[in-house]
Amino acid sequence: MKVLVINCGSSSIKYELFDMDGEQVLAKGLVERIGSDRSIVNHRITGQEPWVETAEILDHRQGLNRVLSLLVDREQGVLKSIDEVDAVGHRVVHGGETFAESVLIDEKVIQAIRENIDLAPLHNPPNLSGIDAARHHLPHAQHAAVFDTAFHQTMPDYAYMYALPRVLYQKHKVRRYGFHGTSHQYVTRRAARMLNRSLEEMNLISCHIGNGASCTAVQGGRSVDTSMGMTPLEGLMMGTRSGDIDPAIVPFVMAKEELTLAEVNSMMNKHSGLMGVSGLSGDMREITEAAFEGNERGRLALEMYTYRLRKTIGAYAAAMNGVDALIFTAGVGENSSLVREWTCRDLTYLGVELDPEKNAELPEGPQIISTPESRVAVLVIPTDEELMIARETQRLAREE
Ligand SMILES: Nc1ncnc2c1ncn2[C@@H]1O[C@H](COP(=O)(O)OP(=O)(O)O)[C@@H](O)[C@H]1O
Ligand SMILES: CC(=O)OP(=O)(O)O
Ligand SMILES: [Mg+2]
Repeated sequence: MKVLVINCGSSSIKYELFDMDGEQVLAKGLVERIGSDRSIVNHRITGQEPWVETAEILDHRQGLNRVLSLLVDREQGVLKSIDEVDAVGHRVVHGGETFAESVLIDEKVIQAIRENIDLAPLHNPPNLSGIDAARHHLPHAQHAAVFDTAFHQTMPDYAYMYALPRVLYQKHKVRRYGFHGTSHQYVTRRAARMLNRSLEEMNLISCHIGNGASCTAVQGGRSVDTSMGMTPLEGLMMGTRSGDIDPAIVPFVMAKEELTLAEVNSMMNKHSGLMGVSGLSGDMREITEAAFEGNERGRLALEMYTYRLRKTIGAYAAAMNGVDALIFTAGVGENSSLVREWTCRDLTYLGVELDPEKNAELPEGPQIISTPESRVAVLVIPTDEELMIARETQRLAREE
């Protein structure tokens, strides 16, 4: 079975084509700056050099059209006909309370995703455009939606409710949902296999730290708490997002700086986090470099980032009455030995003991970076949200 995975962001499309016999990636790529006359298409057939073009791509439908024509291109393609794609898996960020699992897409599902737009105004509309375009171009294929929020639907009410008037939950579904669920589920399953233990008997803490960052407590294979909330703004400090702040700051700053709602939202989502504190960049590589060159604000950003992550890990160890393993994943988690080291620095009370050499010299693929004596295993596991989406899509398509 051939499965195409599509992740439509506000101005981008990420895609990956799998042959599920052997779970091989045939090709993958990224279309960036959709909506401009200088969109960039970066396409790569497995085992070959990437192929890049600049083109005018005005919307997701046009972008997907380009992707599909590349997949069947005589030189850049890997398929003879687009009809070889049996199923398409779509990443959908917000499934609200409607979806605790992935589903095959029909009109009702589309309507439900639309109803959740209010909860994720930045994410769900591009996701819907992607679904619409893909169904138009691939009418014969089955389409599945895989939700970032689904894995967290197992959280108990005392973890997902806010201490706000209950009417806000009843009327507007104001509650915590959590995100990156596909990734947290993937790495925690993988961790259990690496440690040769059953998920059922383990308390795991998974740190997905990339551009967006979230930490999840997974007990017996189920998400019991997670740091993102109603939107992906809550919780940890991120590349450009503030994470937790005193909510009273919002009206205060709006009044003092005469900001509109849109402006204060943009401030917290796009100009805060590493970017806001350092004034330099939202990219951890640049922050680390600056900190090492003696830049004080770079050091502060790094110190805050790891301190807040460490506090969240402590909170989740408390929530589960202990932790067996700690997992680092996503762009920062997989690549920054410094962030892992600083985060684990004062977790010795929990029994975390990092092996400095293993942490620093990481070979490819999943690794254990704690010492054999460490009471808590520490793992680095490259996440693979696309593979998870492809597996879910295959499972649903087969059941049909
Ligand atoms: N070698 C590295 N060292 C430190 N941070 C890195 C490194 N490589 C990537 N990153 C960080 O990973 C981030 C991207 O993470 P990723 O999980 O790919 O994000 P997303 O999927 O949300 O776009 C970058 O912003 C950068 O900060
Ligand atoms: C939900 C979310 O924050 O996603 P990302 O990390 O891809 O921005
Ligand atoms: Mg990501």
